Amino acid sequence: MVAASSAILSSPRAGSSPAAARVRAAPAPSLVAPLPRLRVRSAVVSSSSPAAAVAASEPAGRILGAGSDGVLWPKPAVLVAEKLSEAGLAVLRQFADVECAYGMSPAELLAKVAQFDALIVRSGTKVTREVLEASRGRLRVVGRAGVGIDNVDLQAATEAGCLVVNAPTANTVAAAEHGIALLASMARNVSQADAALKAGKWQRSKYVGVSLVGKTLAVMGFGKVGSEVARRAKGLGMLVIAHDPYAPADRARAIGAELVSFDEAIGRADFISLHMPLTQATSKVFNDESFAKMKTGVRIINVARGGVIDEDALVRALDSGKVAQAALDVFIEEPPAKDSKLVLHENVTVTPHLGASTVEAQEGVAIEIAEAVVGALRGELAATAVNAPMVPAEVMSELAPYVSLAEKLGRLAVQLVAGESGGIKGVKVVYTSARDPDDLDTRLLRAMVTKGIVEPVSSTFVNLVNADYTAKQRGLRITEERVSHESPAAEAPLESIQVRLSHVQSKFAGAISDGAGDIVLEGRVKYGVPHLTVVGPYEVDVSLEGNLILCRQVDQPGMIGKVGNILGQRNVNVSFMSVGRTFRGKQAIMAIGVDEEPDKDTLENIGKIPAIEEFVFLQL
Ligand SMILES: NC(=O)c1ccc[n+]([C@@H]2O[C@H](COP(=O)([O-])OP(=O)(O)OC[C@H]3O[C@@H](n4cnc5c(N)ncnc54)[C@H](O)[C@@H]3O)[C@@H](O)[C@H]2O)c1
Ligand SMILES: O=C(O)[C@H](O)COP(=O)(O)O
Repeated sequence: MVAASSAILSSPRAGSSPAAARVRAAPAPSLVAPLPRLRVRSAVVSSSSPAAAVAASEPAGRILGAGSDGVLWPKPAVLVAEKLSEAGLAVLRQFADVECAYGMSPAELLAKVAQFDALIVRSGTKVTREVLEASRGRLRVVGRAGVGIDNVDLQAATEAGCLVVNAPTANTVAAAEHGIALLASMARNVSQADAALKAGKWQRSKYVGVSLVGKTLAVMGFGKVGSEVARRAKGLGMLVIAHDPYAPADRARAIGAELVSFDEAIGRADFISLHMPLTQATSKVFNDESFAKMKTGVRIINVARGGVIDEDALVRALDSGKVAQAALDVFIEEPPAKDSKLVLHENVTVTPHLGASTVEAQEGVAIEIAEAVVGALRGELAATAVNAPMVPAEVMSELAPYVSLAEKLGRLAVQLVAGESGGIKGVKVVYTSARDPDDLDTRLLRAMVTKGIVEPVSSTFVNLVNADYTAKQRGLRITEERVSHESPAAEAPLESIQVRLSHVQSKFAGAISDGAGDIVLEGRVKYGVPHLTVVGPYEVDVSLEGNLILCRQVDQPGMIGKVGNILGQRNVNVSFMSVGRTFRGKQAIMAIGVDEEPDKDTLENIGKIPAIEEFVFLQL
């Protein structure tokens, strides 16, 4: 890096002092695409506000909301496709236009979805790739009011940049209680005896049950529901063993359950209760082979997902007596066929996917999902994001100005590439920081560099959800490097961010670093505002707001005045100007921040100044 004189010729303007700049710090980064600012007539802002004045000039349309800054945004539209409790709907209605369309057919959903920013479902609606494609990019959040997301095509959502959030905790106890209810009623033939008595049959000897106390229960999947089932089963005097390849042993120990292998669990158990998610690995994991390894007369409870059992194999095992009884809340196909052998089997107790269906759980789930969806639509961090890395809220707010810097550096860098941006293959992002490497999560920054590089040259919108996927799709290899900064006391998470596009031709030769032939831009955050501080081998200092003109010239007196004059004559306001040079009298570059976009003539006139060797206009 060449030391450079860096004169900041900033006319003092409102908000450009350090203190004011702090106040204007970059807004919190959006996890999903920001709501487009819209100008419409009906506005929920004071009629004397500038926003209302703007709104009044537009045709009647969608009701707007207003942020605390008075800026208008279109009120988002949320489609609720399955029954959601009133408490959750009330949370949604405070922020969005809400349409409840329960019981839609797949075709009706396809026809409707493009009118909505968010879709809320339970387990009964399949959010397929087709649904995401039919939304034509408008759907930014899918909220699953419950735990299981096997009815949402996560890959398709990720590719579409659509965030998927769920409500993973509010129905845990309800599901566990339902598991225990099924366990007890199956063991004592409650539903069969009930049906018989209602049919006028008093059959006391036929419905002799089995006791639970002292029996071994295998809990398959020791997560939230599984561990609550284990806790309750211990209270019933059962011996609890569990299988879960990912569960921490201390959690099992604390509850008094022994973690064992799959084969040991199913081989030792008198009762087997299923609590794992439906994944490729768990699909039909209970099949002829695994039933064969179980004790004869074993009893099975499933409140997880129907697909973890091969249902035909279960019917065979029930018919042979290998499995004495099964109690099922979930099925491969829901609702199951009316003539399903499994459902009609006399040793099977069934409920129609009622695990989460208590008043309390449904209220909790509705509020949990409504808050997650509203937060995501606001661009806030979704703690229950399923297809995006979770960045804690405090990290998010600390990184906010660096996120903006990362995006702007990417945006500037891609505009410096000559010809097609398709030529960009390698992008290196170098973070200089005094922080411990474990203390700096750069996924968000990397995502925003990708956004900056991809969005100006494509119609793809990029966010934290789809950034890595988009980069991969475009053959963009993004590598990251951490450089330690010797200032352990520094409070800022980062000293600087450098974006380096390797081996590309630039339309502005001054942006090419000396050695490797890379376009190099570097920036830092000053008083909460992103600044460009390095262009190729030159040090500059220009606040990244508005637009930017870069000029390379022979270092000589009067250049700033000449360019400033041309811009001033055309009413283009210069916000910042900074000069960096290699050696006195040799080459220098001017980085000029401008509020307006200069017209073609103005730019041509700058180019005609004899000492100017090249210039480029860049939009931020
Ligand atoms: N019937 C209902 O209404 C109802 C209600 C709530 C939850 N559920 C279902 O119950 C299941 C569990 O929910 P949860 O909230 O406890 O989820 P969870 O993520 O807290 O727990 C799932 C556990 O399964 C484990 N697991 C993953 N793969 C496994 C494998 N191959 N073998 C054994 N264990 C494995 C995980 O490590 C995890 O600990 C989910 O399928 C959920 O959809 C159903
Ligand atoms: O995964 C879940 O949360 C349960 O299966 C509940 O599903 P539901 O919301 O359709 O009742």
